[in-house]
Amino acid sequence: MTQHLVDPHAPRDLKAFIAGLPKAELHVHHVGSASPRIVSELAARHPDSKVPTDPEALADYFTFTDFAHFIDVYLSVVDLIRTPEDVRLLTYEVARDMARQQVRYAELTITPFSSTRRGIDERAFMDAIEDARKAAEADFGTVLRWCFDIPGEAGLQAAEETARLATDDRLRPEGLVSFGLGGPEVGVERPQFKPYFDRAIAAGLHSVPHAGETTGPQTVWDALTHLRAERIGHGTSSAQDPKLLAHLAEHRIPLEVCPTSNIATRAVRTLDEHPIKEFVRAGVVVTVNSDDPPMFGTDLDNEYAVAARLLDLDERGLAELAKNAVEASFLDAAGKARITGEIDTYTAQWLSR
Ligand SMILES: O=C(O)c1cccc(C(=O)CC[C@H]2O[C@@H](n3cnc4c(=O)[nH]cnc43)[C@H](O)[C@@H]2O)c1
Ligand SMILES: [Zn+2]
Repeated sequence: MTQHLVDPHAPRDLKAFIAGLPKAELHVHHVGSASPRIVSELAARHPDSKVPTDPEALADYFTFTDFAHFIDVYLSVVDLIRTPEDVRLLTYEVARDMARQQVRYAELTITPFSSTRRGIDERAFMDAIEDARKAAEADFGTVLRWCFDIPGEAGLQAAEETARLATDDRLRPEGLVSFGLGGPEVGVERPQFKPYFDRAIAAGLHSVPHAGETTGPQTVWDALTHLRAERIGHGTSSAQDPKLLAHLAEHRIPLEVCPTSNIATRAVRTLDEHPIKEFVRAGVVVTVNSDDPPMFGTDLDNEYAVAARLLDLDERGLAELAKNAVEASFLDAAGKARITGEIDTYTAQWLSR
């Protein structure tokens, strides 16, 4: 069965507005951003892979029965990235795809453990992402920053390795701004990762774990209490706990909401049941993100269109949503002011047409 997740309801004019709107993306995975074009190029380099290259077959391959199935497929794409040149190609080409959607700034979640354990030299890995980051900024104008995440299910050895790669001054890449925790949540308790987050925070990194994507609100509380989360990846189940919503709103802890992802992994049944509206109603800062866009048959523009429908937003509302992401980002003040200014100018020009 082929996935058709692109929102067919968005009015054409609003779609055009979104397409030109300068945007920031705060929750998007490195390997999960490999488009069919990039997957084909990598698969041609490594023809023994089981990942299909034909776009139709790839759409079927990217149809998931549940979250565990999604992770299995995700790891098969990870297996396509075997050399520093693969890492560079993926990173640079992902930035090209972002620039096409007017993404001015993105915090890309990278799992260095998955690459180093597959034999990529750690120094060469860091050089590859940094080289791609600089080239992408020069060639496309898209500013990239990194979040290094622990693949939680891989255990504390993965946590130790990720913390080491993120905090060792000889290795730590210039673009690294934050530290995360990804993968399945069931049976992967957040508190056990406290020492690794403590080290990352002491080294100046921001804390942005996934929480409440596939488990209940207690996981979000744990991420706040033990991992000192400054933003929450997904946080979907927060809607089940009014005290948690009030806490997130009062402390201005933004949620990185990824609506289509939640449907694709079956964390939420339908878009109309997505709790994004409850978050906004409770005063929580909401940002909209694409997570693993080609795998979920979406892109950031489509996530904005979905949000516009679910939250009943017009152009001004969409501009506010885009500014939420800029404000919640770890960009410096001058960078934030630049993109916010661009959003305001673009919106004013659009509305005075
Ligand atoms: O790389 C390994 O060898 C390995 C061994 C055991 C477990 C894992 C993982 O669980 C990797 C998970 C992988 O998934 C990424 N990801 C992408 N999208 C999401 C999401 O929506 N929620 C949680 N994780 C996600 C994550 O960044 C990890 O890289 C790996
Ligand atoms: Zn994610």
